[in-house]
Amino acid sequence: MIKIDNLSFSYGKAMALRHVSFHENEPMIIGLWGRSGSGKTTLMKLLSGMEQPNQGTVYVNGVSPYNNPEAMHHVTFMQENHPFSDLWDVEDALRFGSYFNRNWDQPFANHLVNVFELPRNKKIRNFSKGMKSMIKITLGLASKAPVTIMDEPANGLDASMRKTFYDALLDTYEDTPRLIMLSTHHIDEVEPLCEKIAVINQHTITRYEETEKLKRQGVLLTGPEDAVRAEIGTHTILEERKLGKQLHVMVDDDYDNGFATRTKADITIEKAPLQDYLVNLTRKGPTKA
Ligand SMILES: Nc1ncnc2c1ncn2[C@@H]1O[C@H](COP(=O)(O)OP(=O)(O)OP(=O)(O)O)[C@@H](O)[C@H]1O
Repeated sequence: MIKIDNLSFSYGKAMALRHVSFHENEPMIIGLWGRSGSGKTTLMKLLSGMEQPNQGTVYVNGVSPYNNPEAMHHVTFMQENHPFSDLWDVEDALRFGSYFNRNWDQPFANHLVNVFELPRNKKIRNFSKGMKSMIKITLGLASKAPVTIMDEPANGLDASMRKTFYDALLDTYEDTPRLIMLSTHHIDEVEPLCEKIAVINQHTITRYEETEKLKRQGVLLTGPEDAVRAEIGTHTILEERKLGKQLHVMVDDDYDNGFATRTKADITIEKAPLQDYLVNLTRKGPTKA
């Protein structure tokens, strides 16, 4: 469904992606996590044919998307700042959605407009940030495209609408399995929805793993400095902080790799939150304080 090999891309002299390779053949929901400027949006643009690779190849559902009108039947991309016409209301957006997507599901689009309580005849340019996200989610999910890509789809949604989005996403995926990629800065929000997570760091994909496996990574050890140092041995330290006589350290290992059962009287050993693990993993060198 997605096949990227040795992809590099620059905006003029500004390098945005380098030597990215990524393959996924199964329908699934994938989270794309990376820090600001790491290249998430650029990758999504290349997948949807909005940009041409400088090097390497991109195939989506067997089709090379750049400059290829056929690609719009295979991939839908809802951008963060989606360029809706100033003249459009919800009805216009849905009508264009139905023109451009072979698998367009009008009853589902109507359902989403209702559950998001979107005003059908108000101009989209006058929507709030959250409402703009809701219409993008509606178009993205109702497209039922074999590959559906959404850049920061939950931006601006309140807690209730986020839940509505996640429920709709899981329902439609169960009904019509396809490849849905969601980019995010906040992995904890989308992690429960995603079977796999791709991590993009410094312009290339550095990890692509099952969510359950990635969630086990990162171990926190807190206790007297000597005892903690003896315990961490040769592990890679991702974060290190002194709290008085206590040392707090995050190491790069699987929590189930013996840590879960290790008991030490003077040391606390815990699983690190996934977001903290990824932030530390993508820093340049361990943090010390
Ligand atoms: N139109 C552009 N012209 C020049 N450089 C650009 C352009 N768009 C992006 N870049 C650069 O390409 C790199 C990757 O940007 P990109 O928008 O893909 O990152 P991102 O991971 O989506 O960031 P964010 O999470 O902040 O949206 C950054 O260094 C950015 O400055």
